[in-house]
Amino acid sequence: MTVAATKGLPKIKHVRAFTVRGGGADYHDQGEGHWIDDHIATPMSRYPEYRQSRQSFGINVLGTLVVELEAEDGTIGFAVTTGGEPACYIVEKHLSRFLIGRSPAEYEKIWDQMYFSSQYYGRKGLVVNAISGVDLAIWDLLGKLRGEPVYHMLGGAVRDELQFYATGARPDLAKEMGFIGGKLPLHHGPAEGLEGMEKNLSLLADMRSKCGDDFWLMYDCWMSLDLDYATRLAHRAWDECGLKWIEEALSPDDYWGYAALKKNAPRGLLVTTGEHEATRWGFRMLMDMECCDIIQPDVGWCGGVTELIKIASYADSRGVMMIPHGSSVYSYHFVITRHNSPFAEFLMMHPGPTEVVPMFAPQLLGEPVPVNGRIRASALDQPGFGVSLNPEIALHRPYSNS
Ligand SMILES: C[C@H](O)[C@H](O)[C@@H](O)[C@@H](O)C(=O)O
Ligand SMILES: [Mg+2]
Repeated sequence: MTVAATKGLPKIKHVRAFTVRGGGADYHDQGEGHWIDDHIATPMSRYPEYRQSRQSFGINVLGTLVVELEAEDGTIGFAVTTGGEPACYIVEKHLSRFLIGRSPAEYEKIWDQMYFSSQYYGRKGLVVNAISGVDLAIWDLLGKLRGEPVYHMLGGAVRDELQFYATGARPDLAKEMGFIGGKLPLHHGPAEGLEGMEKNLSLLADMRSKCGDDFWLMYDCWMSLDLDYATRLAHRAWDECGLKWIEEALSPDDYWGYAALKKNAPRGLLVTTGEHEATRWGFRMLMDMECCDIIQPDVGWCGGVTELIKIASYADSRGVMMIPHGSSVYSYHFVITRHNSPFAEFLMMHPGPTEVVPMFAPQLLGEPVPVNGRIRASALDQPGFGVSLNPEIALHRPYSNS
């Protein structure tokens, strides 16, 4: 085929950014009585008024960002991530100038321009969430224009299926559903003293008795601990309950604390973190400072697919496992192509959680869910990320770039 026959892809003609409430990519935005908002330890737990509910301090204040890119031929690529109205402003008023009139095949140059043009006020958090949402929409559009699933464009599957551990309040049910492990949210932090520590350990012991000795059990500490508490919890949870890993125990900025925790953790217990870290530079810091055994970037928060390729390659070169934070199809298409990503996270979004429901429900139609804790690679064989926006959800477009 001559170059002429493969003339460039249709250019991006329209950029639209919407916000949506109620679950989906901002998966903490749930109704009353959901396990994900039930006295979970956070850095705000030191304030009793913010201890019972993470929504009380605003964990769901942003909502979902939907990025839609329409090409000249009418093809639409889209993606969802956490960002809401402020992220819509960044996409429409700043990032759109690097997209309109450009080919989606230029994702490297577009990413570079989005990141370095916003570096003076971005670098991590909301701005890189917005960049990630745009980047994921570019990859979705590219796949739809080329008629290829994203995982094909990333090098193809290195295994026939994905296997998952489940995050939620019921690892005992997760075991029955075929998951390879269960990650519990930690409920009590340092402010609740030894009484809280004993409650954390008795819950873990109860789950160990229900799940047996071989089922993976993990604790997700959501940045809530100090180094002393994390080290004591790590040793007791390993000695008494065979904890597999302690996740995000400290502030994402405390690289020094993580390095000390990993150094002092019991041999055999894994230290993990990364879901609130961003870019190749942030993850290089985690790995160069020996902060953790597994990095857990969220592809909707760390910079998107284009940046995760760089992060995952650096981790692979150092023999570090890269297990992305739960981000639905956006991580499935990536994980299936990486040797250093042997399993993935499935966030149980049912309120119990007593059943498997799509992670980003109700926003994505066609979102695959694990059956017996697994998803076949063939379930991803649709162009782009293989999902479409649920037409029933109310999209709000607060700004415009035209
Ligand atoms: C369960 C945890 O508290 C968070 O809500 C969760 O989203 C995240 O930390 C995870 O690793 O899934
Ligand atoms: Mg986590």
